[in-house]
Amino acid sequence: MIPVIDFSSYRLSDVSSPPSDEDLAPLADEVYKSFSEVGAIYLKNHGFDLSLVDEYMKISKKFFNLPQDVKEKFSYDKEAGFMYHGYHLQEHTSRDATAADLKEAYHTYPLWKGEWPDQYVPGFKDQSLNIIKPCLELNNRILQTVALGLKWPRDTLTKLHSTVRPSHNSMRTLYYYPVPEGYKPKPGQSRCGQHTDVGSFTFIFQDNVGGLEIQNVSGEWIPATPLPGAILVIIGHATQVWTDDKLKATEHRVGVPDGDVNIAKGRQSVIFFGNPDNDAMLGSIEGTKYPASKHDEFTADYIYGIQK
Ligand SMILES: O=C(O)CCC(=O)C(=O)O
Ligand SMILES: [Fe+2]
Repeated sequence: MIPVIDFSSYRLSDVSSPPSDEDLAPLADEVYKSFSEVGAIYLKNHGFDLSLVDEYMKISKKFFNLPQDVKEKFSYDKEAGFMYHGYHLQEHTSRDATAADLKEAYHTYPLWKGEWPDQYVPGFKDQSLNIIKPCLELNNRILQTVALGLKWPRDTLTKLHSTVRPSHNSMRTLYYYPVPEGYKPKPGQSRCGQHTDVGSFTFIFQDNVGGLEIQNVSGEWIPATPLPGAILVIIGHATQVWTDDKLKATEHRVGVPDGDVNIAKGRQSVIFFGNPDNDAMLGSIEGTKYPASKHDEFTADYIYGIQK
């Protein structure tokens, strides 16, 4: 079971006086314990306006319903300096996959200076930016609670996330198109292959179709069933490195629905990838397991690995 954590003591709101380290200690201990014992958490009472996500899913669907040649006008540009803003089809999210995932996606970077598809889908850019803002703030709060849970100074991780310097802070809207009944997936093919994410924490917002699974700390695959009103938070590679494996990057995947009522249904999800600055130190913070490098060196290699 993925623990459900009541985040009200650090919920998003315009509180004029932020809670002290002591105020946050119970929440910090619970967040850290749940991440270390299970590998993922659901946050409730987070203060995040989820209607923004519903709206973005609607806008995204308009994009995914466009003719293929129009969508491909916005295909991501491999030369764009490691940013992979744009439309993605034919991804191999699992490094070992021999067949492309059954999905399409639009990845967005708030610092992107190029095109957005607003001429076809009005509001796409603003809605994407509207969501990423509170996501960045929520990631900030999670980073603080995790640092406190580790008995580190509260800003240990947030100071690696300026959010204004170049980074892979980004969002992705995904459409898992309906799998035709009777479709025989190619060997190893899925909606989204098994992988871990590269950054600090990932937030997963999903519709009610389901299919996402995470591997818990004991190595069992468990369903990450959509929980209305809650945000699923999983751990990224950078956090694993900083914490010397005390928190492990969460393996996750979305299988092909099989013989299920949802087989003919499309699935939508919106994902926020919280990331440190590209030039932030990626290495053990306390221990010695991971020598210091720069976050972007790892990310660049990883991204090119899955865009075969
Ligand atoms: O669609 C999902 O629920 C997961 C997608 C995912 O893991 C990713 O885009 O990195
Ligand atoms: Fe992922």
